[in-house]
Amino acid sequence: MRYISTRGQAPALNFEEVVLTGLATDGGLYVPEQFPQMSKDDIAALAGLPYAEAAFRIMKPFVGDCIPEATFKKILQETYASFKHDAVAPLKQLDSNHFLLELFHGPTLAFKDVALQLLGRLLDHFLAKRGERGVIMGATSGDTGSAAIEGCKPCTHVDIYILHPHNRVSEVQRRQMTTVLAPNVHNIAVEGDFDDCQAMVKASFADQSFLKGQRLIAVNSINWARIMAQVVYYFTSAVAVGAPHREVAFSVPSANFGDVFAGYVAYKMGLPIKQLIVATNANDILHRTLNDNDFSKKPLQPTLAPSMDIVVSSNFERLLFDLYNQDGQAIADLLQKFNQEPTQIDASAWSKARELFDSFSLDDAGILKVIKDAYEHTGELLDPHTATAYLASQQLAKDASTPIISLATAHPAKFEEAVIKAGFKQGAALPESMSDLLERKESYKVLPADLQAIQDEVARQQLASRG
Ligand SMILES: Cc1ncc(COP(=O)(O)O)c(C=O)c1O
Ligand SMILES: N[C@@H](CCOP(=O)(O)O)C(=O)O
Repeated sequence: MRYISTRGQAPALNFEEVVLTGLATDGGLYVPEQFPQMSKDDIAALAGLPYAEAAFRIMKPFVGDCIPEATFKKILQETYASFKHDAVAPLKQLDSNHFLLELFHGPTLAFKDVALQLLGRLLDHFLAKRGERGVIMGATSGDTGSAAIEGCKPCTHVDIYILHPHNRVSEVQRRQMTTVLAPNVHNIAVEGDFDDCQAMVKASFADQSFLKGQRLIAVNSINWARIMAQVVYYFTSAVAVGAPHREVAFSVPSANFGDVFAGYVAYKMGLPIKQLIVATNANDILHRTLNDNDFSKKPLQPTLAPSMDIVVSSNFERLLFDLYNQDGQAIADLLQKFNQEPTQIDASAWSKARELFDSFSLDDAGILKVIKDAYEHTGELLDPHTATAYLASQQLAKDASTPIISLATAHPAKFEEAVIKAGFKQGAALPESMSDLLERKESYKVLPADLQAIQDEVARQQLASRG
C-alpha cells in the first residue's frame, strides 16, 4: 500500500513512513493511493469475531508488509485488552431502529482511545526497530491530548508535547492530561483556541529546524493510523445490525472530521452505508459547507461541547481530495482561497458529497435539551458531543427501515458542567480508577499562542532531558 499527499507534491510513502511522518512536506495529509476492498463475504465473515481479530482483517491491507502478521496481531490484542468492555465498542439498542455505539470504554473515556492506544504501540514498534527516538507534538480541544498521553506514556522512544487551549477544556479533560507526571510527558496550555494550537503544530511540521534533527511525529488525526483504526468500528457495528445484507446509516459528532472520514473510508471499502450524518455544535462550518456549499470561516465560539470547538477542520481535506478525483493542485488552490476569503467547493464535488452526507448543527441550549430528553426517553445519559448526533439521527434519518447508529464519542463524566446545566443534580461518576483525579497534582505551562514561544519551550525541554 502506497500513501500519497492530498496536495500532490510530497513523495509517496509506505505505512511505516506515513506513521512516522505526520504531515506531508507539501502541507497535505497522507491518504492511501487506493482504498482496499472488502467483499460481501469478507464483511459477513466479521460477524462474531473478537474486536482485535476484526481489526486485524480490516487494517491488514493498510499496513501491508510493514509489520509481520504475528506481531501486528499481538499489538492489536494488547491494544484492545486495555478497554474495560470485552466488546471494546459495544452497541446499545435505543429503540427499534436507533443504536448507540459506545466508544468510551478505553482508558481516557473517549473514542480517541480506540486509535491512540494502537498508535502508541505502533510508534514504539517502529522506533525500536530503527533504534530512533521521536518528538510528538499534538493539539487538543480536550480528548486527543489525554488519549495520546495515555497511549504514548509507556513508549520508551518518544517525548510528547500536548498543546491545549487554556481554560477551554473541561476540568476532567485538563486533569486527565496534566496529572500524568511522567518525564516524557509535557503539557502546554496555550492562550488561544484549538485552531491556534493545531495551526502551530502544523507549522512545526513545515519547519522542523527547532528540533535540531530529531524526528517530529503527529498523534492528531493528521496521522493516517488514527483514521485507519477508527474504520474498524464502522464495520463491526454495521455487521452487528445486519450488514452486508442490509444498508446502515451513521450519525457522527464531528469537528476535525477524522471520525466521520473513517466512516467514509469504510464506505469506500465496500461497507453498505446509506447515509453519513455530520453533526456539529454551534461551530457549524461543516454543516454550512455540506448543506449550503458555504465553505467559509466564522469566529470560533466556546460551547458546552468543547472538544468540537474547531473551525479549521483538518480531515475535510482528505474528503475533498477524493471528491476532486485526487487532484492535489486543485486542493492546494482551494485551501489557499479558503484561508483568505469565503469560498465554495466545486459544484460536482459538492453534489457527490451530498449523495452520502447530511449535516446538522446544534447550539448549547439544544444540547442541554437533548441530554435531558434522551435521559427521560432512553435512560441514557449522553455527553454533550454525543447529544448532537443523537438529535441529528432523529431529525435526518432517511427512512425508518435502515438502522441508524449514533456514535457515543465520550463518557458524560468528562463534562460535568453540561450535565448539571441540563438539570441533573450532579455529574456522572468517574470510574474507580479516576476517582481521585480532582486531588492529583498537576503540571503544565501556560504560554501565548506564539509559534516561537512554543517551539522554544519544546527545544528547551528536549535539550534539558536529552542533553
Ligand atoms: C468527544 C468528541 N466527540 C466528537 C469529536 C469530533 O471528532 P472529529 O474531530 O474526528 O470530527 C471530538 C474531537 O474532535 C471529541 O473529542
Ligand atoms: N476533538 C479533538 C481535536 C483534535 O482532533 P484529532 O482527532 O485530529 O486529534 C480533541 O479532543 O482534541
